[in-house]
Amino acid sequence: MSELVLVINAGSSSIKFSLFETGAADPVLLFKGLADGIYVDPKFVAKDADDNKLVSESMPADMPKNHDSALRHMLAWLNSRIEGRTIAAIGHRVVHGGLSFCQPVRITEEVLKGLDETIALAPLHAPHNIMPMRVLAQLLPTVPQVACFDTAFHRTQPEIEQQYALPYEFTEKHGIRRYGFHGLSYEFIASVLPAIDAKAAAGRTVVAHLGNGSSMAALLNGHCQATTMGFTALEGLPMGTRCGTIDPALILHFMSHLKMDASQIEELIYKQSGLLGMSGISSDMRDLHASKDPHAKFAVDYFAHRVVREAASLAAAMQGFDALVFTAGIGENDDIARATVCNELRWLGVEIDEVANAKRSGEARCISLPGSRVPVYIIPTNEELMIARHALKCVAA
Ligand SMILES: Nc1ncnc2c1ncn2[C@@H]1O[C@H](COP(=O)(O)OP(=O)(O)O)[C@@H](O)[C@H]1O
Ligand SMILES: CC(=O)OP(=O)(O)O
Ligand SMILES: [Mg+2]
Repeated sequence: MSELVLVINAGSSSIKFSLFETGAADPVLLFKGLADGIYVDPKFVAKDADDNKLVSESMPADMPKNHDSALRHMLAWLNSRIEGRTIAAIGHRVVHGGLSFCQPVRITEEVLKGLDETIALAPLHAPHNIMPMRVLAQLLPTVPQVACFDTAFHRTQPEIEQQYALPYEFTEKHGIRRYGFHGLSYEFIASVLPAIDAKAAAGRTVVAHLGNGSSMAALLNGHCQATTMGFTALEGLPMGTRCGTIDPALILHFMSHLKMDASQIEELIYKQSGLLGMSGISSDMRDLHASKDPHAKFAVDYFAHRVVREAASLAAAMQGFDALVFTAGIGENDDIARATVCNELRWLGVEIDEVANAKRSGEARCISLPGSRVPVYIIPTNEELMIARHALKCVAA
């Protein structure tokens, strides 16, 4: 009987799970699902591999609205589907590996302690990433767990991209570096790109991972050459609720003139800014497109404009680009944002096909005109499959 790999991707606003079957060359998906709206209106959805909905329900109203409850609800459902098969490994997406974790690692008590130390580096993500490991260690104590890091893929960046212009001892002694994030997503895109566009895969590709958290990366022959996120997952693009890059002296101004303390500033820049803060309406692109409020349109245009600025900057880091890839929630689904970005990148040789762009499909596809100097692709990311591959490899080793 085949074995199973469970993947947990606990993000800032949702917990996604995927259950894979082992045996074939690559793990094969059986079920996937998510708990989202965790703090607002928690819902649980589970689907089979063909995207047929098996469950779609609001979680019980008397359940606390938090990640812990969402996870237990998910496990109870999975338990009813496992049918006596063994889970060979559980793989977790972990946002920040700091300096200590540069590749996937088997989770032990010692590793958990090391991970606790990364909470300061990723306060919005790390606690949600670590919590399921402890819950699962209690519920399924014999199943090996593996942590896979969003930062690991970016370690190949040249040193000139990894440092800040601070005194060297900050880099050397205190680990103050541009770590970069969404590495599992970029690693997955790099793994499928050769079959989609071999020239771009062997050349220079700008990948825009635009979701609730958004970043972009420059891939040179499949390796990260530069990326927009830095020491934390706050740098770079504005996001659902994060401000992205701001003048660092603003933080001093908030402290000395607006008398804000560290926790108020953290709340402001991680949770009240970005699309939500600028629009005053929502962190979700779908709500902004549905709104007639001019602040909603401004927030969408601002987001797209920053994507354009970063695309040109990443292209400069590689002396040009041979392809542009959109991925993640906004990148895969938001034709309006994609069209705005592509139209602002015309001068760099990007010519979007409006019809192909507007078509809804879950498949990887080209959305540029045949004559576009820079081909543009939508490639659905699959961080979960990347984690399942790593988890199996790590357990086998
Ligand atoms: N159909 C859609 N149209 C436009 N935007 C969408 C659509 N579906 C999802 N999104 C956007 O994608 C975001 C979620 O992206 P995702 O990559 O799933 O986020 P997370 O960072 O939580 O993994 C939503 O907040 C929303 O802005
Ligand atoms: C790193 C990051 O921003 O993650 P997410 O997209 O899950 O918010
Ligand atoms: Mg994400």
